[in-house]
Amino acid sequence: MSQTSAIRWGFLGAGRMATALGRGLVASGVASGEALIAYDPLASALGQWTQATGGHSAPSAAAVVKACEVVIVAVKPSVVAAALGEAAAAFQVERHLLISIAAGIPLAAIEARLPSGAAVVRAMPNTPALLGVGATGFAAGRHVDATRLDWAKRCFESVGIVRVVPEALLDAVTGLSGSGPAFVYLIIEAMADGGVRMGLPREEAQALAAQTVMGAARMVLETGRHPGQLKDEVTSPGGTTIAGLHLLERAGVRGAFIDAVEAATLRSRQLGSGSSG
Ligand SMILES: NC(=O)C1=CN([C@@H]2O[C@H](COP(=O)(O)OP(=O)(O)OC[C@H]3O[C@@H](n4cnc5c(N)ncnc54)[C@H](O)[C@@H]3O)[C@@H](O)[C@H]2O)C=CC1
Ligand SMILES: O=C(O)[C@@H]1CCC=N1
Repeated sequence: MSQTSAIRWGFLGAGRMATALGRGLVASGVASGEALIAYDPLASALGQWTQATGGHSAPSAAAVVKACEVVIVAVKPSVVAAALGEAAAAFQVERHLLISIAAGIPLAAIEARLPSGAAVVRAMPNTPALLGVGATGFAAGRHVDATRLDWAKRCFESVGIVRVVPEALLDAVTGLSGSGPAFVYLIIEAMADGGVRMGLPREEAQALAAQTVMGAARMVLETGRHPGQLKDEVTSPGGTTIAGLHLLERAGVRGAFIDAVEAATLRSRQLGSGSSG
């Protein structure tokens, strides 16, 4: 029996990310549906979550905290303070680990709303976690011991790859892999549009575009070779690829992606400083 098999996992908020993580925990065998519990004031969200994960629903945030060891805060950043306010009184420093996945909210701000000495992890997963191919960066607070660090690792390893980073880099993780799926969907949609423009049926164009992005990503991950080297191997002298690359470089696409990750990172920092504007 693994060390985490007796752990119960609670969710404050039962939306998209709570569903992705709950399903990952069950699919990977880290937890059974029996060991999951969630609270969400939106009955429809809670109903969908229990159906997707096999977990239980709770009548309040405090009931979730009382029923589990790991409390995952999966509400929008603007709701974190309220959710913690409802949960804090039931939180026991010796027993619990709290994991927040809210974009931008610093460890110190979460710790300040819990009893002194609370073990807190701040994490940034992404939506491909729903398929077990997520990418998560997380930072551990001052009071996280080795056992609870292991709980956090197992949670996110159940839905993809994990990197432990200093908290100062979590906004950059948010800008890159947290928001990144949306950037890549835009590429897939645009490449498919290009195929349609050149006469391919929409369905074929989208399938070819999406498989191309997945294949290229796997080439980077599985060969360990530099993307520039892999790019060069596609690019014949005087051929088709260099004609397209030339246009992309002239359009500033490389700079646009750097700017996009920077803008998303800065927005994450802004969320953490309490500014919504
Ligand atoms: N969607 C994404 O790609 C990612 C989102 N995140 C973070 O995850 C968090 C959740 O995002 P999503 O799952 O996309 O949002 P969502 O909107 O799908 O789910 C949030 C849920 O919280 C519920 N809620 C509102 N007030 C509550 C309260 N007081 N107590 C308990 N539940 C409450 C809502 O009814 C809703 O069902 C956000 O903080 C976001 O920054 C992190 C990584 C990726
Ligand atoms: O757009 C957002 O704020 C959230 C955080 C990372 C992905 N989605």
